[in-house]
Amino acid sequence: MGSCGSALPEERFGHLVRKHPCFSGEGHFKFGRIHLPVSPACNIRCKFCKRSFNKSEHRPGVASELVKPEAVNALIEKALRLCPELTVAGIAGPGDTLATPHALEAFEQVHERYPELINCLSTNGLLLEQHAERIANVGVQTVTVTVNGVEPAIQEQICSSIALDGKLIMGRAAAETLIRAQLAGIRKASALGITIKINTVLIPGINEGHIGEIARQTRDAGASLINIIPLIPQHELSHIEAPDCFQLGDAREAAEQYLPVFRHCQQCRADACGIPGSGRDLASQLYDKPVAETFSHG
Ligand SMILES: C[S@@+](CC[C@H](N)C(=O)[O-])C[C@H]1O[C@@H](n2cnc3c(N)ncnc32)[C@H](O)[C@@H]1O
Ligand code: SF4
Repeated sequence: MGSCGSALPEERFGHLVRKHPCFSGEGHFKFGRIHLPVSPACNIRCKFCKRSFNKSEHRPGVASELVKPEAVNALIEKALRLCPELTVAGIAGPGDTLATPHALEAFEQVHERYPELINCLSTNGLLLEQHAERIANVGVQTVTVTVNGVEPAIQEQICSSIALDGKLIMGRAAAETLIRAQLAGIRKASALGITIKINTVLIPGINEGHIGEIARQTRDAGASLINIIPLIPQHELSHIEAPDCFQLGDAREAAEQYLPVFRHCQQCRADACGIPGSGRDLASQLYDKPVAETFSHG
């Protein structure tokens, strides 16, 4: 694939992405999504990730409670009453969707009862190749893969270890294995007809000069869209400042040489519900207990 991939995703996958608020700028203000917080654990260790169960923080990796796969359809039924514009049932953690079986079990149930919904999952990609066929079979049409580096020397500064086949792999070897798995997973999932978006966390001083290369290699593997998300400084990377607007603009420009860039991400919680572009979240009405109502990242 040698040409510049900057055609808007709407032009290439219009029927699907136009109705997905996290893949389409147009859809972001019109359609809703529910994030089902069913996946508690993770199989890699990103240095910026701090998962938590609470009602007050507005960021990825946070939910008010863990939901069991058998409870998701009741939640969707309630969500559809609150937000009839709902087109997407997504799973984005709080941990990794493929590290435990819960997400695929949940999608199986959703697909049976609500086949008209777009099932969508977010993953670090370590197990994407292995599970790609089952992912497609349970109605997942869109996958977001977080790729923060395609050079081991950069990736090892972001991810300290991975757990694979019962083994803990550290440092450079972990980075090499993760990058290989992510690109192979993207290739396989896209060959099965799944639309792939890349999430890249922009980390000043670590991957800021590397964003174009991430976009190039993931495009060549089959990705259709990229979303550059600013680091929320926390955990082992709490000493790094969040990128400013100029750094974010430069990174988006570098990525745009190879892939269309999604610019509306609100870095939502793992239990978000509603139309993201409306600025109003419905999760507090969904879970009976109060959950933070507005977004903090615009
Ligand atoms: C919590 S993860 C869950 C899904 C999956 N495990 C993954 O990594 O894609 C959802 C998204 O939040 C992002 N994220 C987590 N912590 C972050 C932080 N401190 N700053 C910016 N993005 C963050 C991840 O990189 C990922 O794109
Ligand atoms: S893969 Fe996702 S859930 Fe796992 S540590 Fe990284 S950001 Fe957190």
